[in-house]
Amino acid sequence: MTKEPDHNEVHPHIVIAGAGSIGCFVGGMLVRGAHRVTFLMRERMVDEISRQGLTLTDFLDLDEELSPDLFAMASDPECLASADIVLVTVKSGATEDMAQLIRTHAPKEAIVVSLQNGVGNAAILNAALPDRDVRAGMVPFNVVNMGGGRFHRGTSGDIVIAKGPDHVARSLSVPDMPIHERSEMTPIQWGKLLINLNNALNALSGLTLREQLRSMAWRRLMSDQMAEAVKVLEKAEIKVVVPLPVALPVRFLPKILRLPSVLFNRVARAMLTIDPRARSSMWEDLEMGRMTEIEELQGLIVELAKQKGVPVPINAHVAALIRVAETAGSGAPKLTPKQVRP
Ligand SMILES: NC(=O)C1=CN([C@@H]2O[C@H](COP(=O)(O)OP(=O)(O)OC[C@H]3O[C@@H](n4cnc5c(N)ncnc54)[C@H](OP(=O)(O)O)[C@@H]3O)[C@@H](O)[C@H]2O)C=CC1
Ligand SMILES: CC(C)(CO)C(=O)C(=O)O
Repeated sequence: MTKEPDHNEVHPHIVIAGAGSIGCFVGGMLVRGAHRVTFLMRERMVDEISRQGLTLTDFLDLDEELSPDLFAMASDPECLASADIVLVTVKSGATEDMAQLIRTHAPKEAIVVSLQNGVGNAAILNAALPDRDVRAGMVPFNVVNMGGGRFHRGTSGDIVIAKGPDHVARSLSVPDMPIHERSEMTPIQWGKLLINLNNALNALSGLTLREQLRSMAWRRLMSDQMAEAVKVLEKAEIKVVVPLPVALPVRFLPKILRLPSVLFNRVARAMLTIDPRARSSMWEDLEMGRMTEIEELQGLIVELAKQKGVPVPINAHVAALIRVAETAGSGAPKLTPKQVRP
């Protein structure tokens, strides 16, 4: 099924390749900024948004309902044929398939930007799309699918994408969603991976991010898990840049998590906003009975740790618990920090 917009635009045609939480929010913000957007999405999403519209809310006062007349939706990848820019927003496990769809349907000149977590997606896209302009990107904020076509951004931060020949970031920047370019994306992606190690803890806890961060016991576990990973990355001589507005050496992150609550709250507030609805994308995966990105996060750290001979018991145990929860298919298991710690 295809739902076409009823207006002509001079803007580049942006296709959101695999619109779920991030794709619907980012694409919706681009529509709000008068961009020409097509959402390549599952039929169920086309139906939901055709009936209920697309509503974007955030931790400030954004509450905007976008009529489906303002954008196009398609479940047929043929919609990629007229793309100028493709924003890839599928989960990591679906990147290879999406790369093949882009290869088959999108023009060779289309710029392809990965807005995914993990450090390997741009490389997967690059391998399938040689000689094309493929760029890594990093979305720092959290988006939760609230149902009924509503997508909520619950944390702050600006998107960053790799620098390239065209001013993609500038042309995609819209009010309330600036996008920046950086020449070195890999260290930023590793920094985001360190932060994303909490996705699994948050999913296992069943708590909101705010509730989880307010608990000293969860923060200690987050800190210990992150410290293991920092050791591995140091041993592997991998450069890491912490994707926060304050320039912070990576070793400080586990220390900050261990601060007493009053101090931690003060430091955290200076770095980012987290509202009461924010939860990790891995929590959403467990709740919806989907496969998670655990192999691209803790799984990768455990692999690297094996190669470097660094023990990472917490990362390994957390990965195992997520695999159990995936197989059980009954949502977030709501474990305590004591139950998660090996
Ligand atoms: N959610 C968040 O807060 C954040 C997420 N990220 C990252 O962004 C990426 C996307 O995450 P998120 O938006 O949460 O994921 P979602 O699962 O919500 O969205 C991806 C969507 O793409 C759909 N899809 C997959 N393959 C196709 C296809 N061939 N054609 C059409 N639709 C397809 C999926 O459907 P189906 O499930 O049926 O396969 C799903 O609806 C991940 O790498 C994540 O880690 C980064 C920052 C924050
Ligand atoms: C923004 C953040 C870190 C929220 O946990 C995320 O990347 C995710 O949910 O995947």
